Amino acid sequence: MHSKSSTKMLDTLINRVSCGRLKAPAPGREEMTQVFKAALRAPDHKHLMPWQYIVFEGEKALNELGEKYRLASISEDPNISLDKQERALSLPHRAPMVVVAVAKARGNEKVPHVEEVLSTGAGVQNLILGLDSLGYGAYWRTGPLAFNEHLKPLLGLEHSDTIVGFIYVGTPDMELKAKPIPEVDDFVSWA
Ligand SMILES: Cc1cc2nc3c(=O)[nH]c(=O)nc-3n(C[C@H](O)[C@H](O)[C@H](O)COP(=O)(O)O)c2cc1C
Repeated sequence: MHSKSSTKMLDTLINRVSCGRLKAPAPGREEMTQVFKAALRAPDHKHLMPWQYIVFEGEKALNELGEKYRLASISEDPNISLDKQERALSLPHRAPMVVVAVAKARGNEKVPHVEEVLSTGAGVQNLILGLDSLGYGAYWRTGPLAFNEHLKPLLGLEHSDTIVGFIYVGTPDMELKAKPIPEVDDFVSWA
């Protein structure tokens, strides 16, 4: 049994594509509140709510994030070139908004951290799909900075936390084309 709205939702799920070119405007506070509500409904073992989302929006905040990237990169490699420092500063400016998605380590003895990471990943997907449904684009990135231990304290995080992604958010600045869907039978078997 299915309704029209559930079919529409399935279309959103199937046709979502990442958007690598993003421009202003970013979603407003009200819209972000709505999509964060979707993110906070991720499946969550033992109700640990292991999620933290840190939003950087606008020039000043994106500059601050770039400076954190630069400092973390220097700590990782004190001989880093000026070019690479410049690149670190510029990275966040690929979109008008960057959301750092973090899986907190709650230390529950029955829930391994990988499950907190999975839950946050599910939250990120809800966030991205929510943005898509409102007409915004997003791009989920990690790269070396997600695994740079020096960045975590600069973001107020613990070393036991995991940066699940830097989610670039904005208005699509390119035509978004649905991508080919893999053959279901190549990935699914029925016992
Ligand atoms: C955990 C995770 C990390 C990712 N990190 C990067 C990244 O650093 N750079 C990148 O180009 N794509 C990265 N991707 C892939 C893109 O977000 C995107 O899924 C991919 O380009 C395919 O595009 P599509 O989502 O439209 O199929 C990452 C995806 C995931 C799930």
